[in-house]
Amino acid sequence: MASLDSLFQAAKAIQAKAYAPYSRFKVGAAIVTADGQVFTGCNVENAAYPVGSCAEAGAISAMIAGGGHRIAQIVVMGEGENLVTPCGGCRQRIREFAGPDTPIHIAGPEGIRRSFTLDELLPFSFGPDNLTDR
Ligand SMILES: O=c1ccn([C@H]2C[C@H](O)[C@@H](CO)O2)c(=O)[nH]1
Ligand SMILES: [Zn+2]
Repeated sequence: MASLDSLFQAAKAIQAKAYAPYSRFKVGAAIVTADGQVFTGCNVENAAYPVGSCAEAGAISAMIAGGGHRIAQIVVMGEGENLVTPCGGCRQRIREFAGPDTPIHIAGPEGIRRSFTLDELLPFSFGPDNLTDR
């Protein structure tokens, strides 16, 4: 199983590859699945601003393309002194593949700054169960 430090290092490495010429705000995300596979993503901006995508979305795409289904833990690394927590859309994207207790670690270049559960960041959430429990 990948250690939290190796997941942090993976997030840091992918953050450096972000394509963020407009915001100049690079973000990296690294997911480890229950079976220990690591998938990463970075934000990819676009001259048509709304078309840009978040780091978390990239990491989730990589996970699905790589055969992963379940997020065990995720590290998100942004820039600056503030906590860079996933945007609302990405909280919902994570929700699809994680449980309420899944850790979401928010990092800066020096290390993990704070860890949340998904339920803390997205309480009373809507998910796949809402569509199946009918
Ligand atoms: O959790 C976050 C927050 C922001 N961004 C990206 C989107 C945009 O490219 C830039 C500035 O918002 O950072 C992410 O990738 N993930
Ligand atoms: Zn987002």
